[in-house]
Amino acid sequence: MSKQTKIRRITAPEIAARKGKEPIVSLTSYHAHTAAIVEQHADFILVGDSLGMVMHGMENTLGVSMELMIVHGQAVVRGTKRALIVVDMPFGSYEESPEVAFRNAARIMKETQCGAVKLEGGQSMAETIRFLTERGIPVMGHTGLTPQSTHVMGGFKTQGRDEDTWPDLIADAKAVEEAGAFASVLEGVVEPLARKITEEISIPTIGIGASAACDGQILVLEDMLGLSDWVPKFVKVYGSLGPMIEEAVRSYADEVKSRDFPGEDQVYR
Ligand SMILES: Nc1nc(=O)c2c([nH]1)NC[C@@H]1CN(c3ccc(C(=O)N[C@@H](CCC(=O)O)C(=O)O)cc3)CN21
Ligand SMILES: CC(C)C(=O)C(=O)O
Ligand SMILES: [Mg+2]
Repeated sequence: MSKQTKIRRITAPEIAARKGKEPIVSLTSYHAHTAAIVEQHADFILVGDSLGMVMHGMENTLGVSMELMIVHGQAVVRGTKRALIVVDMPFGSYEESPEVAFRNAARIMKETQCGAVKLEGGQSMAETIRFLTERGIPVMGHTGLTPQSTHVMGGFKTQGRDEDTWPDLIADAKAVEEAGAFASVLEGVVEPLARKITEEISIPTIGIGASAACDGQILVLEDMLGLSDWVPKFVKVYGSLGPMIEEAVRSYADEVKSRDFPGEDQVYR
């Protein structure tokens, strides 16, 4: 009888222990097939609420529902074996109280079998982060530019340009750490502030638009693949899937019209 070794997933504490060691590699993914590719090279995969904008054409992330996060979270967990899967808590599912946050985070974990959740906010969410982590839910924080607060911030604005705002942004990151988060996304902050925060907190900072000073990096997969029409300045485009898809679709359309497709190989005789 052959003994099958079960591939074990990377855990939240293993991500936390990477601080000061090799940089943590992460990308978003919303589907089973892309997640399977991404996990070959990434430590964790985020099922981000950016899926509302990237996959569903929304203008911001506020319209994303629990159901949408769960459906995509399930797809990504099914498609992967090794990476830690982190699912974003959508706007409105956690801010009201620690109890509401626990109910929704537990539902996400039960229904998707993901390994952790992520929520936006620093000092204001510290009590909630503690409430969840003390009850068995690993939490990833997210401070700096927090897209769910776009209407309060007045848009997706880089944070920390004015040094007077640093103490509050540093306090946010520290509050997340002290509340028991295992890592924290640091989005859209100027490099010297990202460096300072990374030095001052004991959990890994996962940067997006926050310089190479962070302990790890994350990008939206579609952005780095060249599938997005527009990308923020912090994105490096590593692929050109958009033009590749267009080229393939054009060839197909041409061959349908010329009746070259289906050809001999695609016909049942
Ligand atoms: N496709 C996609 N990629 C992302 O990185 C992303 C999403 N969607 N949705 C959720 C949030 C929103 N994000 C954004 C969106 C826009 C800017 C932006 O317009 N940045 C300006 C800088 C403005 C300033 O400096 O104040 C830029 O020009 O890059 C930044 C982050 C990051 N996240
Ligand atoms: C950009 C990352 C950090 C995110 O929160 C998302 O994809 O929703
Ligand atoms: Mg998000």
